Amino acid sequence: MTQSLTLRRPDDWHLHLRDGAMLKAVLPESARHFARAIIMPNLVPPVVTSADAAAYRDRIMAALPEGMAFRPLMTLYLTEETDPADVRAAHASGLITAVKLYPAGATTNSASGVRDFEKIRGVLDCMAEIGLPLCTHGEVTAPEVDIFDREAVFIDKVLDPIRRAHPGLRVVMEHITTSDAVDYVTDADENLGATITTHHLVINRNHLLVGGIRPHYYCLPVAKRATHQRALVKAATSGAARFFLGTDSAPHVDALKEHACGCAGCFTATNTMSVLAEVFERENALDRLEAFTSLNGPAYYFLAPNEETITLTRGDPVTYPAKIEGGDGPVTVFDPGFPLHWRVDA
Ligand SMILES: NC(=O)N[C@@H](CC(=O)O)C(=O)O
Ligand SMILES: [Zn+2]
Ligand SMILES: [Zn+2]
Repeated sequence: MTQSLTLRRPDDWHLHLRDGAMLKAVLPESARHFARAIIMPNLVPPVVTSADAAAYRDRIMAALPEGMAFRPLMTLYLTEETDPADVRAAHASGLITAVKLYPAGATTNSASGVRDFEKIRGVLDCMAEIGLPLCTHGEVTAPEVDIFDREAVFIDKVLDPIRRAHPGLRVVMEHITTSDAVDYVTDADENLGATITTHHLVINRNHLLVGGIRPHYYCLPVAKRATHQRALVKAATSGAARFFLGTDSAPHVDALKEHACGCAGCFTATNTMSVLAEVFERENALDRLEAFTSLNGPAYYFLAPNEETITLTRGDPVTYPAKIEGGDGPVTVFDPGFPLHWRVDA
């Protein structure tokens, strides 16, 4: 059995770093293992303009501890008022790597997102022309659509029409949770990619709801039934080029998770690489872990993979803190529910 595994340094293609004290607390958890990350713009207020993105990038770099290397790949939060000229300039200067689409009301801090998709056609035309990817939170918000169906309906009713109306538009379906999404990406051309989170490979809706509600497993899109989880594990461990890691590590303080109306998000930055190694080992796919964490993402974004490497070593169960201090209170680290044997060497 393999006891040691060396990979190109991984990147995280979907990450929430927040701001202020929380940013300071969670940034080292990602920078310890990841070289780069696509930084989600759903702050309060959101990162809407290129000026917002430049200022946020500077705050991230200022929060990075001495001696740690990390490159934030910035995104703009798409609104109905987004100016195509600002997007074009932010892309041309290298400031942004993607634009993020939140349907209004779909998830945490999405109130400024898009209600009328007609209003973003000009920006999408511009993005198709310049090859700038659109990252999507792929859920419809219509109240009559069941929460477990919101991703599949989004594909049919929103995403597929957008892709047909804007041929050549590069789209990343973020944090996919269904076999419908796996199939849609698999059947599409190379302009469509998808990120898969660590936690959606590990939990299904039973983990969330059986034997008591587990608020730390509540995220959006919500975990689906086990057959969908299997499809995600199959896609991630297949090595297929258009599936790559986006942890969606999304810290909320415990007081807001363990609440009558708890926030959505799983905080996985701390132990993601150990959890993924365990998942890939169980699938006899350790030889494809590097593709998922370190090669497929850069290839989709037309970036070179990292030159540096990390090494994981198999041994006695790994210990990691159950919580980290988030500044305004503790943040619970994702508990995969099984022992982890792969340690990332310092
Ligand atoms: N995934 C989540 O459940 N939460 C994310 C928002 C998002 O990525 O949809 C957050 O910002 O907390
Ligand atoms: Zn989302
Ligand atoms: Zn997210």
